[in-house]
Amino acid sequence: MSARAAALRLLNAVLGETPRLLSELRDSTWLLAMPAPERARAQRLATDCLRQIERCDRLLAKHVKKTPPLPVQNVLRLATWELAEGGAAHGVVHDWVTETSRMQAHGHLKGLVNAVLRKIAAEAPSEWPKLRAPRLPDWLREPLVEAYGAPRILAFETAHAAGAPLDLTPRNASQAADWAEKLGGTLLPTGSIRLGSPGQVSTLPGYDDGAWWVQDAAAALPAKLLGDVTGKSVLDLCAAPGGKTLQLAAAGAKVTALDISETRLVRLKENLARTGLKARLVAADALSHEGSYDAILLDAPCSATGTIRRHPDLPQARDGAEIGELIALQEAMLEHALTLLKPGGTLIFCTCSLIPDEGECHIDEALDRHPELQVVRPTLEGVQPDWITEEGGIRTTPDLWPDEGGMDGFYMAALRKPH
Ligand SMILES: C[S@@+](CC[C@H](N)C(=O)[O-])C[C@H]1O[C@@H](n2cnc3c(N)ncnc32)[C@H](O)[C@@H]1O
Repeated sequence: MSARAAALRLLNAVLGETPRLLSELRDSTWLLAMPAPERARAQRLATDCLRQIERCDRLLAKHVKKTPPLPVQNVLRLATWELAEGGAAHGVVHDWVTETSRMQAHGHLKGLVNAVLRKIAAEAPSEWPKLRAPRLPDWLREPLVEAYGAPRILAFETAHAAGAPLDLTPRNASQAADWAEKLGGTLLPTGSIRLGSPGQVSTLPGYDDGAWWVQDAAAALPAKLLGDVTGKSVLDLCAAPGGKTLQLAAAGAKVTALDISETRLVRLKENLARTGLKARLVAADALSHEGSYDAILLDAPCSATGTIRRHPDLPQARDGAEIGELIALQEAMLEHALTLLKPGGTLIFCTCSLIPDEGECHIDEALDRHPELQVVRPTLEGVQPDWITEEGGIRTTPDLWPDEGGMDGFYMAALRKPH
């Protein structure tokens, strides 16, 4: 299968009647059967097109009177993105017309595809830059506007449209500057390394030895909130694929890494093997785990709306229907985690969500239920005072560090149990 045909299949699945996330499709047999570079090209093409889908549709709207069947509509979107990105018009149009002609049910629409794409090829260079950054769908835009105000949401949308650079967490913080130089990256104020155009990650120096791992700069903060964990028993309660487990193990903690998903734990195991770090792995439901720990990191399952820069399929494939259940699960997990924490211990609660109900509100409510708990106000290097929230957590959003390339949306707070 060609990269374009595979990108089309991915887009059809994300935008189909039963929408799928690209991450759910990653291990599809048909995709894994492709040579790695072609597979990567297909995934990049589908991801980039989804990131710009509203711009593609706006450009196409002038030339398509009646919406064609979804697979043909997606051909037009993918080709429009390629043309907007500067793809050679003749090749792009030819290949997508050929792709259309192969469709059993829609091959007869190849003439339409040809005619529309010729017009798009002519106008994309001048019209594309005038199009606004794609808007979030209403199910997400409305609660975010309420929480942050409309101007900030425009800034979030601009950041989403720009995509994300690749951030690495160095295994040894004292070698961060050396690795940044070796990899041609930038050392960020919080200690992560940022790469502009990394190419294939697994071929970079230091990958095989586990000198660093891929982790967004914002996602690297929650584990650091625990401070010195040397020799402490730390429970990483929703651990897979393990970015935070690696940080805690590298910092000298005795880590128990628990996750409900056996498949995702396999990835955690591979990450531990690559880095030579150690953790006790437990496949279980966090809500039924028993034990007593010096510190706990709860990176609860959430809407993942803080990661849209890297996962632009999410607002398309989801409609927010599951958020209520997630909020209830997060609260139950937080309550149970507190029972596993030793007196004097610290619990980090975090989610990669932009929605305050999945972040700040949980801490406010936990403090109401347990007035004896204390929020430990963060003093992390590189964390700006205006990221610190009223109740003493950290709120990051995609529009922060606009000149450096943004960061994921995250919420985190440290709760201390009294002795
Ligand atoms: C946000 S991800 C964790 C990311 C991870 N902490 C990291 O840094 O790589 C949330 C995880 O929660 C796990 N999960 C969901 N429900 C769970 C449950 N009831 N018990 C334990 N783990 C659960 C999911 O399998 C998923 O791996």
